[in-house]
Amino acid sequence: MLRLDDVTKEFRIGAFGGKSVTAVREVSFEVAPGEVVSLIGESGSGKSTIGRMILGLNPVTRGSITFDGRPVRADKEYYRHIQGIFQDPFSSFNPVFKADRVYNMIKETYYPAVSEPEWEERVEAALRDVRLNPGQVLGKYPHQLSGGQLQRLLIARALLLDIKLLVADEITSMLDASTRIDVLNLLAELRTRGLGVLYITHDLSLGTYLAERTMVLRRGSIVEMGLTGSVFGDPLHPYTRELLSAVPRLNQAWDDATPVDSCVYHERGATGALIEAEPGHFVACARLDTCP
Ligand SMILES: Nc1ncnc2c1ncn2[C@@H]1O[C@H](COP(=O)(O)OP(=O)(O)OP(=O)(O)O)[C@@H](O)[C@H]1O
Repeated sequence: MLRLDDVTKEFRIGAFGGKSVTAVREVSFEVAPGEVVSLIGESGSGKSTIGRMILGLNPVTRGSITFDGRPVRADKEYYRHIQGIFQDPFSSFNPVFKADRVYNMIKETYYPAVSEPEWEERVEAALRDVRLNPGQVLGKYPHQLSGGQLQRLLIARALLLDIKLLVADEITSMLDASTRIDVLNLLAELRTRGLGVLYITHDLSLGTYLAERTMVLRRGSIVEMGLTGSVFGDPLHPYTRELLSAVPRLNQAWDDATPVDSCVYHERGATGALIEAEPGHFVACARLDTCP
């Protein structure tokens, strides 16, 4: 199980690193085995930073991230269980290596004792699991494959490891509509095998399609979190409502559009912390910026 406790990330910026920007603020959540949780928020809200910290690509400034009770560590054993897939599948492949090379590297690193014939069988089985025909993809360079095929190759790569959690960061945003649904259905299928998925997206409709639970991120803080049906069916935070009303006004950014004048949770004394407004449905004060 993945667990984040009060995770904050500050980046040093400016010519001499003298200033800092807080990309993620006191974020806490869990992803259980076999659960798909979506993390939704506009551009710059901190989604990818959360994904990168889980993957050990950015250190946490404060708070803790653990997987099965052990802290994140950027080592071989950690990546055997936790893998990330990102928006641009081309960037995950070395353009001068054929697709097979990706799988050979896994064998060299994790399964040196497995015989070549057995490894070939495993690779072919993983490719069939993601509905790829091995003969059509192995032996090809990345530029000879489509974005959807490359994303599937990456999912198959994860399957060859003993993967327990997948951080999927905008993985379908470069795919056409029908390939997108295929990849989402594939993730839904993998979930039934016990794979946990953190599904990061700015696209609300994709978040609802897969996830049992949804978290809404605004300026680095989770403002609402709960069962997807509750968050989308009965949004409590004005920012979530604004996202769901979803007719972007061309001259208005989301933040400007969010009405934060009144908040029942503010009146009840909630500050930055999420409060459980109804069972399993958490919401932050909508006047977070002015809360004491
Ligand atoms: N390495 C970095 N150095 C300084 N600031 C950073 C760095 N990485 C991210 N940030 C800042 O942290 C904030 C959150 O960025 P992040 O990429 O996590 O947002 P996001 O929600 O994933 O956005 P998008 O959907 O556009 O990818 C932004 O203000 C960004 O500029």
